[in-house]
Amino acid sequence: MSASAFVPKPVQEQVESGEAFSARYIYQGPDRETLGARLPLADIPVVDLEKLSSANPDRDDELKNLRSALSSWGCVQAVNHGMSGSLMEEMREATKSFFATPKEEKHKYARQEKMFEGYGNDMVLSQEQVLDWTDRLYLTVTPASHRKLKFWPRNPPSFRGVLNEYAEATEQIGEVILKSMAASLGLDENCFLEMYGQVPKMYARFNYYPPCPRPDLALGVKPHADRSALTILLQDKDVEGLQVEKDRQWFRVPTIPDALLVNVGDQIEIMSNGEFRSVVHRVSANGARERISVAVFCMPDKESEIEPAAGLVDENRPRLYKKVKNYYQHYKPGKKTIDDAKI
Ligand SMILES: O=C(O)CCC(=O)C(=O)O
Ligand SMILES: [Fe+2]
Repeated sequence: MSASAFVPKPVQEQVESGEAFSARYIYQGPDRETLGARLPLADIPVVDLEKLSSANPDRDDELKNLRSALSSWGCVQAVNHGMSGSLMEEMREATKSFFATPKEEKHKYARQEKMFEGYGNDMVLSQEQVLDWTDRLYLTVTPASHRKLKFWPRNPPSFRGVLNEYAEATEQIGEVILKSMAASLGLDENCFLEMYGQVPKMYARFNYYPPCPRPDLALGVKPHADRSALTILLQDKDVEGLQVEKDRQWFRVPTIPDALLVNVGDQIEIMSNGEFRSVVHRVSANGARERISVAVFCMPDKESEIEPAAGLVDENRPRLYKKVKNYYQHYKPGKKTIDDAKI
């Protein structure tokens, strides 16, 4: 049987047509006991990106703050990042409006089987796979020449223009963070950017989580670490859902309306020789309210070789990761991809 036979309707359509909750969404992982639990709030440090600019007198202190946040949590709440609050709000609104269009409209952008780009569910690879309570739109946003516009919504009419602006602002933020990460580790600030290569890419994933009848049994997204170098996440302004793991405990990530959450992905873990670890995270399902988020995955050129920076390897700090290439394709369901890259 082909995988398409296993692909269910988008969860939004299941909710709209009043379908019974399917056992295919019942999460079986070892952390399932914590699904309905009230979790502590993560005190993820806020990093002021303006203070990270080279001319700023507070730069050294803010670099220390960045390093300590990334070493402990694997993510930071970035503020003063240069993206206007109104653009952030427009991107949230355009995302909500797209998912609010009729299903016939959304299906115009449907993902083709085994392709990741377009509108649809989680990649369904087997009948046994436990499904995420989410629908998604996945798009390549940079370089502009790699965009597949047939998947870019025409409705709402503002969507394409807002995303274009959002992508430009996010690209600049990614560059500031990459330089600052390298500088915070005592490396040349261009060290990670140079490894990125000639044609770095950004993918945007628009996540939609409708209310779920069994938030005690299902997850919006199962625990995972992103295979990106960095992920820049725009959270829903009102509805929490993202949770991060630290020291084998789960925490709720607070929503700060003007902040962008920057996550360490596997490829920075490799480049930083494990100084920064990719953050394991999941999304809870919500019994009452819908939630959206926009994740932008920042990715090195697929031809670039990614490896621990030479400045972070010596006799006291052995090299912990192999050289990898086109790492994003290394997806293995149910496994932490980074384990394959460890020496
Ligand atoms: O919805 C969120 O807050 C996070 C989504 C996520 O982890 C992802 O798209 O990789
Ligand atoms: Fe993620």
